[in-house]
Amino acid sequence: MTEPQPQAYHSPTERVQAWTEGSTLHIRFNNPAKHNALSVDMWQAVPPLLAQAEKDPALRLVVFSGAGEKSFVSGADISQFEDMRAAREAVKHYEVMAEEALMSIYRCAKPTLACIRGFCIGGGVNVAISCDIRIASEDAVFSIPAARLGLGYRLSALKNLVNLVGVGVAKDLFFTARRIDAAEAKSVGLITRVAPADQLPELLAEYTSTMAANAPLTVYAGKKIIEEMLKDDADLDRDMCKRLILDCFESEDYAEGRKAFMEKRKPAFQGK
Ligand SMILES: C/C=C/C(=O)SCCNC(=O)CCNC(=O)[C@H](O)C(C)(C)COP(=O)(O)OP(=O)(O)OC[C@H]1O[C@@H](n2cnc3c(N)ncnc32)[C@H](O)[C@@H]1OP(=O)(O)O
Repeated sequence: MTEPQPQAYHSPTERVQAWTEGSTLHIRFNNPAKHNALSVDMWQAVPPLLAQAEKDPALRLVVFSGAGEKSFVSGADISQFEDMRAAREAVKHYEVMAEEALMSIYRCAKPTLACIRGFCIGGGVNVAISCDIRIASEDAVFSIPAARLGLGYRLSALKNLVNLVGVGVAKDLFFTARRIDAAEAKSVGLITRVAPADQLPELLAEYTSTMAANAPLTVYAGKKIIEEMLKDDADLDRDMCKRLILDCFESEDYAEGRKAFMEKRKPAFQGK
């Protein structure tokens, strides 16, 4: 019997590649010169690709990865944040757009897996923790640098993080912004499997073949029930959370954090 050949999926931008291989859809962030930092067009490409995937009955798994060997995703593209401090509407628009992309992953009717090599930072962690499963190479590095940039981190992302690693570890990682390696990420539950870099494709193949074989309706039901279980408490003040995020975007410290990053120096924060 001949193996099915890879089929291209229509992606609205070259910075996100998409193709099927057997019953797996691969979505690859493709801006290796910037460690696959997510530009606006990349965030926007995700929901339509997943909408296409949901209509494809042959698909059993969606795999997210980063182009090249150095990074999965190094976060949102910081250079595109430049003008946002003055423009509350632009921030809101950006937040809505990124949230749409992340929720389209989290709520995707197909199971999703993040296959991580190298740096997985900030928005890269958001993408990974929106997926159902995370596997990584031994050389993967994880960090949530929001506190070093003066940025807010959205409610849904912190919730996913807490659900995976617990409150104590989430606060440690978030407050310190420290980097952790794949071994520590596995020990705290951020990822589930680790392989030497050259064996990551084999580990991934284990998942693609298992998911191709397992009962899709059972997997789907399990996914949706777990999603229901984790839904928000009705009393949660979402407006306050959104306001706090916007306040961070408008702060002097965020302007300083961003500037310091661009100037490749340490930021001097003042809590304002
Ligand atoms: C809501 C979500 C918010 C966020 O996600 S905020 C962003 C959070 N992410 C970060 O703060 C990570 C930023 N990047 C880094 O810390 C480093 O990069 C790496 C550790 C990933 C890699 O370091 P190294 O190997 O030394 O490479 P390099 O020279 O720093 O990067 C090559 C080029 O890529 C650009 N770049 C990397 N990440 C980003 C990014 N997230 N946004 C914009 N540009 C980025 C750099 O600036 C540089 O560019 P040039 O060659 O012109 O100097």
